[in-house]
Amino acid sequence: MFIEKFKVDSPNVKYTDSHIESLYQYETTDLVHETRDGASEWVVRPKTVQYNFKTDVRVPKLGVMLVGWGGNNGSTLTAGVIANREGISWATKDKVQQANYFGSLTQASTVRVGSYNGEEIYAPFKSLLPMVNPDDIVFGGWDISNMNLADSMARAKVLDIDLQKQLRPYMESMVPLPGIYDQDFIAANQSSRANNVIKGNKKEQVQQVIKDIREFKEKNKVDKIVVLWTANTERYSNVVVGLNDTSENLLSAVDRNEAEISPSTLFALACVLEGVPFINGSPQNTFVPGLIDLAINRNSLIGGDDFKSGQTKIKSVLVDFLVGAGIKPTSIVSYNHLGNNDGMNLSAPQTFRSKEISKSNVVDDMVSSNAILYEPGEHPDHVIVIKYVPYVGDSKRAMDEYTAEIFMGGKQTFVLHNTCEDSLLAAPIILDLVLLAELSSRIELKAEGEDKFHSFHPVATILSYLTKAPLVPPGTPVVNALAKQRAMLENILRACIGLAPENNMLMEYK
Ligand SMILES: NC(=O)c1ccc[n+]([C@@H]2O[C@H](COP(=O)([O-])OP(=O)(O)OC[C@H]3O[C@@H](n4cnc5c(N)ncnc54)[C@H](O)[C@@H]3O)[C@@H](O)[C@H]2O)c1
Ligand SMILES: O=P([O-])([O-])O[C@@H]1[C@@H](O)[C@H](O)[C@@H](O)[C@H](O)[C@@H]1O
Repeated sequence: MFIEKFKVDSPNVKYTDSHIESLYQYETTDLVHETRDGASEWVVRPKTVQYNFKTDVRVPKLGVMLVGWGGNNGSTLTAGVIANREGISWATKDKVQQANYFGSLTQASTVRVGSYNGEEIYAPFKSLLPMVNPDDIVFGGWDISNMNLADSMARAKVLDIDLQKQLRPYMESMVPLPGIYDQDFIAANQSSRANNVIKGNKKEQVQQVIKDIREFKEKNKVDKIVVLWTANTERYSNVVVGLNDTSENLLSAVDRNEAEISPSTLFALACVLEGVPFINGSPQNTFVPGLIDLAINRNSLIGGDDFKSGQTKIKSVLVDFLVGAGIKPTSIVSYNHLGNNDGMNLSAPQTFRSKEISKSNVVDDMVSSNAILYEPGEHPDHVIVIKYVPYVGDSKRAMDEYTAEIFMGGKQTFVLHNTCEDSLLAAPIILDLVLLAELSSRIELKAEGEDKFHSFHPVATILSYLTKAPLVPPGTPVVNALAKQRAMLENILRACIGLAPENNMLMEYK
């Protein structure tokens, strides 16, 4: 059964006009290694830590500024939100299609809230806490191409033509602001697009981005802005002592106009200096140590890296299932055929290398969780191949072969072939990233022993479910397994309204 919304009735939860406050018992463990009677053993001690959560329920008017607004993802997302907001439907060869938010965790998934007369009761994920309605987002952003969003949508060839015709009047007047172009960081094949660029040295470019953010906020009368990079994948930046290893060094390297500071790092820097959340949807190391340092010092939210949209998402389910079932994946070979501009940019070795890194590390946590299957240091062969095939356009092909060892030396091989528009997978993920980043900035918490409420750590691990290579604060475990990432997110939101984590025990029926 489905319920649209609900309220929690508990002595540990208080609803006021401005906040939801909850008192929450976090059940965890302490591990110690002890020696008893000459023998050493691990001892696990359950412990409970009390937390207070305080969520501001006043939902702001949100502005979202996309870097790479005119790209396939940017134009598809903008078009999709307008189509939802305007209630647009269009004719396809199969049926009359209504706009929807399928593929968005916040908008199209549900959470279990309990049982009623023996039936499981589900509510929308978005009903856990007040969130921005995506229909109300004001979009804007930058692109190194000056094409308006209606033409960008046509160039992307993602949406049905009848829908494009209806959307065109809404999108023709949307023109991206000039972007920061540095041909050294993306493929040379992108140069013909770059007709809309911010001039000046790096310091001036950062200042221009800050000015753009302020003007957008003022002009559109939005309360808050989130900036998200959905521009081309860049090559990795070299991390060099004295250049970008600390916040001071990064800032003075920008002052000196040092070449090795990438456009994405400059955008992120502008956002951190302005206290605006910045999310990186591409795989490169935008968040060099100096930038992370600055974001932590200024408590400004950063999150990333690289949208977890298709092949990698399935991998983070399948390998988790196999290793969790006691089956040993030994070889994973993943191919992509891409015909969009992303694919063309990734045909250069340096940009491909960034993607290869983010796609390769995704099984590490699952492999290292099972020393029955894997010796220390042992790892499955994991090969990533991406080929540019113009004919397939945005309709990417993802082909995977998984080989695993099963009982008594047997082998099991799975082969997957997935055909799907890349941008229709990415657009709802972008939406979730900005909605959850905004929501998390309204949550404060305090553990027992702390006297003041504070925000979550500025490196937003709460967004991990949506990214291939989750950015985590130094010294924090990286979790890639999709079910764990979803549970983390859902359970933290449940904690904010005083609900226990979903444990699936169903003791009522045992
Ligand atoms: N679609 C997916 O499923 C998916 C998944 C994970 C990551 N990504 C990443 O998302 C990014 C965007 O994908 P896409 O398909 O929209 O690509 P795209 O090439 O269609 O769009 C990128 C846009 O960024 C613009 N651009 C490039 N450099 C810029 C800069 N410095 N400043 C401003 N604009 C700039 C380009 O002109 C282009 O319009 C890529 O890096 C891709 O790897 C996509
Ligand atoms: O999420 P996922 O399907 O593994 O990853 C995708 C890759 O397969 C594809 O090569 C790339 O162009 C997309 O931008 C995205 O990164």
